[in-house]
Amino acid sequence: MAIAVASRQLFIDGEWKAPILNKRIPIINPSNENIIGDIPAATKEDVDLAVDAAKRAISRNKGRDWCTASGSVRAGYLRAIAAKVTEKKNELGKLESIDCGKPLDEALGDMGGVIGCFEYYAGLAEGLDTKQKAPISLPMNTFKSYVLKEPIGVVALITPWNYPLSMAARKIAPALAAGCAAILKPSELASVTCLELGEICREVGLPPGVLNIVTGLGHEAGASLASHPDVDMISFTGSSATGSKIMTAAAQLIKPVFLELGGKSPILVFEDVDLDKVAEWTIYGCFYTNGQICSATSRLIVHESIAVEFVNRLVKWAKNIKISDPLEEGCRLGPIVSEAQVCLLFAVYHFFGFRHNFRLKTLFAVDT
Ligand SMILES: NC(=O)C1=CN([C@@H]2O[C@H](COP(=O)(O)OP(=O)(O)OC[C@H]3O[C@@H](n4cnc5c(N)ncnc54)[C@H](O)[C@@H]3O)[C@@H](O)[C@H]2O)C=CC1
Ligand SMILES: NCCCC(=O)O
Repeated sequence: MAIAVASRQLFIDGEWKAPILNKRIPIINPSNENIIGDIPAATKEDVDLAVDAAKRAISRNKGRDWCTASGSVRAGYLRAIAAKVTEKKNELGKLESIDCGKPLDEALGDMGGVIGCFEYYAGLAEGLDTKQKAPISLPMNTFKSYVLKEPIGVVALITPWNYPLSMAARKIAPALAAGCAAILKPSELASVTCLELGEICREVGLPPGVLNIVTGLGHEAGASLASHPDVDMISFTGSSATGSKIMTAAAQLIKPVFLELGGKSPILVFEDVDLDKVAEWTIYGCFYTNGQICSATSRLIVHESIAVEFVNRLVKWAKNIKISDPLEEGCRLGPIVSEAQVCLLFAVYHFFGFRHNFRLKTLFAVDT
């Protein structure tokens, strides 16, 4: 049965708002390249509205409605969001699968993580109340000192396509728990479940402007958000090149920035290991999330005495991986997220293959 993708607008100030320039971006299912809907493409004008809404959310009722409300009030919203995600888990998992190509059971696993994340930070928000104004003893009686935990303010959260709702949750939940207001800019390659989170926030009655979701292109929506003077902090996960641009934008106003970028993670294989066990773990590290994860096993350093046999076992394991539509039962490897990313992978392979005389041991099906 076809999965319905709702047509959404930008989520700003607690409401769905069409992008001012009315631009939209097609949603492409990477497993068959069908267009399955579209998402709004925010520009600077929409980002300005979203930041303004976040600022108002923080100052409304002198902050008492959100940033200086007790942690347990904010926790109540986080727990309500977790409950709604639980209710919609299967639907969200399927949407994630057709949007970014992740095997369905991995996508459902991610939804479990999203629920756990909102619950976890709800607990921390509740814990904040008792820790507030903890006294610090000083050697002099003339001064008093205590710890006051304050939200930083308006935060920009820019996320990638490999863990769409999960990465968003890992940024949104702590920000909201602390009393910040946030603007989320998900990847244009996988925004569907993040927009559904907007609907969830509306359903649970999250105060307007506390979370705003502006979908759109990186160089338009993302760059406007990163350079916005009223954004107090930026949290970004994605490529090192974009991370560098974001850090540069943040540096202009000396604002804090959190970056989670690319990785090149090795597995070291010693000569005395159980080869099949290590082959299995290597394959898992390499192909989980369709191989598109910063912590993927992207380098293998093997003791020379077992190298040939180990590579043979890896090839055997790799050939057993079920490659299919991510919604098919037992799928272990779905499609690469986009055509541009496929081209990038082939370019990298050819470059290194040529330079280091690599040979391809097995090739997965690529529809050309
Ligand atoms: N560490 C991680 O979890 C991830 C790392 N990556 C790495 O990044 C590579 C490229 O993936 P992309 O999707 O192209 O990553 P990207 O860095 O271009 O995109 C990530 C996010 O940044 C936004 N963005 C792009 N340009 C921007 C700008 N100038 N200012 C503000 N925001 C901007 C995008 O719209 C998206 O929301 C991958 O091959 C991989 O190596 C990608 C995804 C996740
Ligand atoms: N930066 C993506 C990390 C994903 C994960 O380890 O769950």
